[in-house]
Amino acid sequence: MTRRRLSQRQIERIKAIQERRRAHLAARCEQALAECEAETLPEEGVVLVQHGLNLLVEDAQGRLARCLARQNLGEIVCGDRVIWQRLPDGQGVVIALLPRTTVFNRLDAEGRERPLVANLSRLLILIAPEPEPSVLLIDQYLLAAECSGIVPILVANKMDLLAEPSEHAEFQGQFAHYAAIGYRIFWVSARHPASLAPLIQELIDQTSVLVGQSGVGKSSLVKALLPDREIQIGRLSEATGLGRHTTSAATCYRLPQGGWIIDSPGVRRFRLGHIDRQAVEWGFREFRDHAGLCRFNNCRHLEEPGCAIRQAVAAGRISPLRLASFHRLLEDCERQALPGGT
Ligand SMILES: Nc1nc2c(ncn2[C@@H]2O[C@H](COP(=O)(O)OP(=O)(O)OP(=O)(O)O)[C@@H](O)[C@H]2O)c(=O)[nH]1
Ligand SMILES: [Zn+2]
Repeated sequence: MTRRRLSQRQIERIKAIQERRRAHLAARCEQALAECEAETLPEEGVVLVQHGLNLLVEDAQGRLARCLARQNLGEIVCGDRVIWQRLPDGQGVVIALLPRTTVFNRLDAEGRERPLVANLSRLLILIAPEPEPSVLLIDQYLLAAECSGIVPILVANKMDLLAEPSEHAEFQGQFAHYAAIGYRIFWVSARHPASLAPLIQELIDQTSVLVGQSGVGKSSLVKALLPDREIQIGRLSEATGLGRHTTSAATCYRLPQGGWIIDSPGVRRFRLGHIDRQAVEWGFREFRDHAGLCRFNNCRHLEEPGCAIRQAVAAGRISPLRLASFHRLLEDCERQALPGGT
């Protein structure tokens, strides 16, 4: 994705406008709270939609309320658990942000990390026989999940395209090294709902997002997993007053079997942000047992003598494809760390 870079002056101007708007809304929140404090009790809720400073919060009974957030709570995003207080007009004010179990960040126009979605527990990495899977992209998503404490799951969609058992076996064989290091893989077809049953079981009570290359079937799978998505969108758009804009913001949808799917174009385009070298090494889970055994403690696992990772590759315990991805991702992260890197 190419990102249009804003000039420093444009960024300053946008920030000043945002700051004025935030201060104005915060003042309104405080005034509204002062007027209602005695009448309502604070309650817990989940942020289903975040659109700028407007939040749509669902309470424990499934009722929706448009909320603004008190100042100094930091950025509140889709998936956040919050404490909020209902105002007499039915709208609400978020007064506290509950601790996040996980957070996915995005890079803003200035290259700084900002939260994108919170409290995810599953990252569904979609692949398909078509378009041809990118092992590097899969490894990048796995790394992002490992570094964020989110359980990654590979979902191979469009399996109906492989008519012959031999084609199935060949395709599945390409991903055997992921299963060997403990990653779960589901073989599904968004066109055949019965094939989704084991995946649906896995998603119960979890908060999941779907990511993957263009054309792997993310939209199709979201629709198949959420048969009432249109109804949910209608309900949320009505509550936010934002019409269909709701779907461009990160949105939390309820799975019929329990649990949530968070989806939006921004979430689907999610890519790994800034991470350091140690995180890259730690994020390749099968390297963990070996990396400390290299002769040099700053070993890059390239040409160095006494490299335990390369020995493990030679012995068939680590996939050479994974080592190749490791080197590419390490290069990327070192380039980002340079002044002027993006
Ligand atoms: N045969 C088959 N085709 C599928 C399946 N799932 C999706 N497709 C088709 O694959 C194409 C891409 O599907 P989308 O759901 O739009 O894929 P996407 O990942 O959302 O694509 P982007 O919006 O570009 O990111 C469409 O023509 C779908 O009909 C499947 O399980 N089997
Ligand atoms: Zn080494």
